[in-house]
Amino acid sequence: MPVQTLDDLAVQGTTLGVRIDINSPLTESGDLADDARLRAHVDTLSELLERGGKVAILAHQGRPGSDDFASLSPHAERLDELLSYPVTHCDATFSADARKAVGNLRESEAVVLENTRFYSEEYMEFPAEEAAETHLVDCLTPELDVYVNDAFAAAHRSQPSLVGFPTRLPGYVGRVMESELDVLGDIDATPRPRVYVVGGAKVSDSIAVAENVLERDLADHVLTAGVVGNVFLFADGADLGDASADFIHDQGYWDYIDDAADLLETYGDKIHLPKDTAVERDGERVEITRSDFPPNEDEAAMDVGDATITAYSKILRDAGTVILNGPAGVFEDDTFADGTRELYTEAVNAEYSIVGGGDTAAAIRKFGLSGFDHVSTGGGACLRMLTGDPLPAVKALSR
Ligand SMILES: Nc1ncnc2c1ncn2[C@@H]1O[C@H](COP(=O)(O)OP(=O)(O)O)[C@@H](O)[C@H]1O
Ligand SMILES: O=C(OP(=O)(O)O)[C@H](O)COP(=O)(O)O
Repeated sequence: MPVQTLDDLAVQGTTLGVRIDINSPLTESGDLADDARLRAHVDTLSELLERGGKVAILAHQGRPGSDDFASLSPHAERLDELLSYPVTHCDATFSADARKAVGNLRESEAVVLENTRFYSEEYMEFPAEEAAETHLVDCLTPELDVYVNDAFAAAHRSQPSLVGFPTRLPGYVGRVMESELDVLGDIDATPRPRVYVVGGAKVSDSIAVAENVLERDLADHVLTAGVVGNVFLFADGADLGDASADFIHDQGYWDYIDDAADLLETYGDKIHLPKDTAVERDGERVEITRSDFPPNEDEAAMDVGDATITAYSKILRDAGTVILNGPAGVFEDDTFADGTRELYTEAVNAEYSIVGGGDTAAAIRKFGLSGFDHVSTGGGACLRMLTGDPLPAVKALSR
């Protein structure tokens, strides 16, 4: 689907609505705990400001009801520090005050409009044509000449600020979006053998990714780990014990065991399962091999063990391409970080490596790893692209 990039845009003197994704973890006092997502957009924003644009920034923070549902004031302050152009904050999104702030912008100035999700329609999903008629889009459109979407991490949401503007204004992708689409949209050109590592806790998404890439013959190996690996173990008839079964039930993923079993039946030769697991016993990490399952009833499977790490590492070492999403265990707890650290370290050495996901990126930072060819800014959006489904925000920009 061809989209227009910033190379196709005459920026000087135009007022641009620029949707970015700076949804970030916050400290208890409401400050930014991590500015990685802000830094990711520096290139796009600097370029637009350097080229004489008047930039109205649209973004969200958190979800209604969550602790991190907050003002974008700290984000604006941080962007002002990161960019060599003035960035202010407006505590309105599309009211008369917001429109005035946008209308008063001079060339090479930016304003961060308030959290789009403070407005209820923004937390609903609409087809693009309906999103174009929402209050936010309707009120702001007359103030804007152009719409730029750089919010790859939110591009799987069909919300007004993401899909509504391009039917009313010329639409372009920013540099983050452009690079994500280039890399993730061209997986079938990457070297083989191609190894997918599906870990983490988004079981339904990960099963959809595995199914899609196996069906399309994109994957030579699928290595399962994390909660996803545990679901596949149950699907293969292994008894991982009551604690892990309860966890999978509570997360609403029990029904996916049947889907995992169907995949194993069709593509069993390409799907790899953990050979062992790590549990906590008397405050210590204890590894249990599959032949000794189940663990005691209160012992949940929290990480893959050494035998799995060895087997998976060998496959990763021979990989042409590694595409990795999700940690192999509860890496936040050092006791259960081994699988994630070891497998990620091995993945860096692949000829070509792509990683995606918010927690995956956090794990990479925790272990101080560098050298991946592409670290996606998106979690859900990255997974959606890997399933082959079009992203609504990209579809809305496509001509
Ligand atoms: N065996 C496990 N049991 C419980 N939680 C796990 C396990 N393995 C991984 N996790 C959790 O999965 C979460 C990350 O999963 P996910 O959100 O799918 O990753 P990402 O954000 O990278 O897409 C982490 O919080 C991690 O603690
Ligand atoms: O953090 C985000 O997605 P991610 O957790 O999948 O990386 C995006 O900002 C989208 O947020 P949402 O999942 O509340 O729509």
